[in-house]
Amino acid sequence: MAISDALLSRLADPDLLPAAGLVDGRWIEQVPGGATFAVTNPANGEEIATLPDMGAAETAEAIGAAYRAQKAWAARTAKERSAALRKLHDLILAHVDDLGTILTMEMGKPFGEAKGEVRYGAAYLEWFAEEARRVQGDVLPGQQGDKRVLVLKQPIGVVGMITPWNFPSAMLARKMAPALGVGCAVVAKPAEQTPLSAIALARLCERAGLPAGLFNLIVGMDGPAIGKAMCADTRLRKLSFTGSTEVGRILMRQGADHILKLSLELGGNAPFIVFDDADLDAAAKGAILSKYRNAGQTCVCANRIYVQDGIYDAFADKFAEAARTLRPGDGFVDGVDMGPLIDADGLAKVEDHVADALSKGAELVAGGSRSNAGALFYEPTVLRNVTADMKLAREETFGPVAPLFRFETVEEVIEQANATDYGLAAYFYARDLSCVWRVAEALEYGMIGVNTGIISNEGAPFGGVKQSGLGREGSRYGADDYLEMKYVCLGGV
Ligand SMILES: NC(=O)c1ccc[n+]([C@@H]2O[C@H](COP(=O)([O-])OP(=O)(O)OC[C@H]3O[C@@H](n4cnc5c(N)ncnc54)[C@H](O)[C@@H]3O)[C@@H](O)[C@H]2O)c1
Ligand SMILES: O=C[C@H](O)CS(=O)(=O)O
Repeated sequence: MAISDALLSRLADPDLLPAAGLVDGRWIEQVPGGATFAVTNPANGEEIATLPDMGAAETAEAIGAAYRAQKAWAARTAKERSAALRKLHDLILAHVDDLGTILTMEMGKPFGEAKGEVRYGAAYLEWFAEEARRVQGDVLPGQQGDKRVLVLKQPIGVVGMITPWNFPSAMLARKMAPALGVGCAVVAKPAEQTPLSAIALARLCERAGLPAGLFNLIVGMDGPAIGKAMCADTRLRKLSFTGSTEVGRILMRQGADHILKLSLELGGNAPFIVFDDADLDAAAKGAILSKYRNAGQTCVCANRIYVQDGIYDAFADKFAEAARTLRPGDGFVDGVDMGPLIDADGLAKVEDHVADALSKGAELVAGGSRSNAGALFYEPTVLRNVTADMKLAREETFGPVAPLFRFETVEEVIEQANATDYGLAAYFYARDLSCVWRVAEALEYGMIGVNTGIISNEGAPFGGVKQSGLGREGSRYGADDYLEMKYVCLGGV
């Protein structure tokens, strides 16, 4: 197994990146039969790593290791667990350049954005290093004179984690922080396209002194087989998944036999609404940030932009002018604003959505074709005069395409914005206080950005409603997903 010289030569600390998974404190560089899989740089198609193709057998072994390690970890004081998370946080920040380099090489996002993702993930370690020390139970009055009611909060046990390729560092950090903080053990499986960021985090867990078996990492191509092994193993008490709604549905079905507890962070289809009284410059800037961050490959990015009639043309001109200035290219090149799409399937979906919209009457205002920056690059694209019958109104485009819908009344746009099975994030720009309250209350989403296009932070409860998921990550609410509540009835008092 190997990491390419092209990648290792860019690292100040090559030891950060073994070509291996981690089970019970042992780095697994080879699996029986020798199966391997390749990791490629989406910016240029170059192979940057060859890794062992771990599967169901290694997953079962990792669950066993986690099961053995978890009880002792839960018996540590919250202060001790907090100190370990703080150490991991500090190590991540000390290696932010190498972790950002690894992320850009395996996922393609611009280096500055990659370092921002690493810091964002570290912020969850810091938050739950503090939160871990504030997990408390309760003592309630008994309903009979000789009874006392005690409520205990205890860690749920072994937690499986399956994460996506679009934020390969932060999505894992956002899960492992509360889980480890409250006393759980972890078996993590990153996306096959982007396993290297997770390997580096596993290495830093080792350096932070986490006990062997507490954090285990399964790298492999066969997500379905690994997921089935997790769902079938009753030693695993919780599965935390971030990815598509389609896979989240599969995992729910697979976990049903054991009533497996789930946290699901799934797909989105965010409406971004601009009302007549909005600050036009701020709205255009917020929409650009929300739409084109990570080349539009973000679960909370604006997928549908609704602009009220009175300012539609002015907004469309301002937004398109800003979109045209964005530069697709290799994430290590200064001045590049957008990386590539992750793979050919992602590019094909973007092209399909644009072609479908144009065939149904949409007007191209900017972009609309592949970029000459490379095989998987697509220009920042703006479409106007789009309608609800187009695919990009119903499906998550997951690419740098901004469809501008026109609307007249508040009631009309709320109905259109809610006309989706998704319910993750929504945004709107308005200044009238009554409008802000009524629209925020009427939108059926787990997260609402008002006069801002960026809402994600460690102190807020991140998550969706409808088919965008279950549970929350971050904030003081995020610890609950990894805790069980136990009621103790004390009699004979
Ligand atoms: N809500 C959020 O916080 C959030 C964050 C990032 C991405 N997403 C969503 O994820 C999707 C894009 O990411 P993706 O393409 O990696 O999603 P995906 O669902 O294809 O894959 C996500 C993970 O699941 C694994 N997987 C695939 N099939 C599986 C199966 N049958 N059983 C178990 N695991 C399986 C993959 O290997 C990967 O690790 C988009 O829909 C996006 O909106 C949501
Ligand atoms: O893709 C969805 C992630 O949750 C991105 S972020 O949390 O908004 O940065």
